[in-house]
Amino acid sequence: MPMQSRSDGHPPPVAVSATGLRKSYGDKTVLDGIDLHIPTGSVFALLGPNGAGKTTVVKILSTLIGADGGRARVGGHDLTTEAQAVRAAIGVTGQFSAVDGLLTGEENMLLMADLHHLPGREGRRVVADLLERFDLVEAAGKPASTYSGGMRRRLDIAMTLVGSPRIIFLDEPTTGLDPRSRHAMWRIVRELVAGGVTVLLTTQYLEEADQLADRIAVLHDGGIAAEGTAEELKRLVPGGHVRLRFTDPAAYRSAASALTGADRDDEALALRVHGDGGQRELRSLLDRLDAAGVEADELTVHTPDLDDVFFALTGGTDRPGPTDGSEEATR
Ligand SMILES: Nc1ncnc2c1ncn2[C@@H]1O[C@H](COP(=O)(O)OP(=O)(O)OP(=O)(O)O)[C@@H](O)[C@H]1O
Repeated sequence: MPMQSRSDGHPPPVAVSATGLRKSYGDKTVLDGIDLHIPTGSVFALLGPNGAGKTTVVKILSTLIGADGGRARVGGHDLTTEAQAVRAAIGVTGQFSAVDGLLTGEENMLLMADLHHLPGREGRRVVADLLERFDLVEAAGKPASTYSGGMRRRLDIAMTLVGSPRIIFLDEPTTGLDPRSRHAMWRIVRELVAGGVTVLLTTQYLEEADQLADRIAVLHDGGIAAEGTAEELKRLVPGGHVRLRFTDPAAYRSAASALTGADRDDEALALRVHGDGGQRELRSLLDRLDAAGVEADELTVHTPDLDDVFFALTGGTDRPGPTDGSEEATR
C-alpha cells in the first residue's frame, strides 16, 4: 500500500514517535528499548508471537500504563506531560474492548457519542452513519453479547470512530475471526487510511501485515528484530533468487557462461541466480547480460515470504495459529 505523499515534497509529519521505550513486570523485561516512527496516514504493523509485548506497546502509547523508560509523542503530544491530549487524539480497539455486552450495539454507540459530548442530534447522526458503514444496522437493536466475533470487532471499531480520531491503535483486530470477517476488517482499515487516518496495528499474522502495512516491525525478545516494508524484510533472509528464462538455446548458453555460479536448468533453458533481488544486484546482473550481448525472455525476482523472515528473525519453530481458527485455537 503506498504511503501518503504530500504535494509540497516534504515527508508526511510523524503521527507516533517513540525512543527507548522500556517496560518490565517484576524481573521480566517485556520491552527493552523500543523505537518507533510512524508517518501520518500510514499503516504500521507490529508483528510478534504471543507474549512478545505488542499489547504492552499499545497500552503505553495509549497512556493506559506508564513506561519504565523512554519517550514518546503521539499526535504531536508528549505521552507523559500531555496524556490528556494524547487520549483525545487517538482511538484504541482490541483486547481491552469497550463494548458492553448488556447494551445493544446502538446503545454502545450512543454512549460513546455522549462520552465525546456530541449534541443529541449530531450524536444520533454520527451513530446512524457508522452503523450503516459497518454493516450493523440490522443488529443495532440486539444486545452486543449476541454478536459474532466479527460483528463485535466491527462495533468496537465503529465505537472508536465516534470521536473521529486521526490515529488508531488496533490490537490484534482479526485474531480469531473467520476469513470473511478478516477481509471485512482489512477493508475497513484500508478505508480508514484512505481517509488520512494513521493506523498502528498489532498482529501475529504475517499475511495481515503483508496485506495492510506500509511498514512492519518484528517484535522479539524485548526489541525490534527488524523493521521495514514487507519487501525489505523479505530480502533479509536467504532464499531469494532471480530466474532468467530463454527461448534461444544459444542465448541461454551465452548467459550461462556470463553468469558463472548460476544454477542451470538446461531443459527449461532457465538460470537461477541467488541473491537478495535488490536493485543494485539486479542492475549488475543486467549489466553482465548486456556485456555478453544476451537478453532474457523472462526475468522474475523471487523473494522469500514473510513467514521465512519471521521465523528466521525470531528463531521460533511454532507457526502462528490457523488463520480461520477460533479465539481459543489462536490465542
Ligand atoms: N500486568 C502484567 N503483569 C505481569 N506480566 C504481564 C502483565 N501484562 C503483560 N505481562 C506479560 O508481558 C508479556 C507481554 O505481554 P503482551 O500482552 O504485551 O504481549 P502480546 O505480544 O500482546 O501477546 P498476545 O499476542 O498474547 O496478546 C507477556 O509475557 C505477559 O505475560
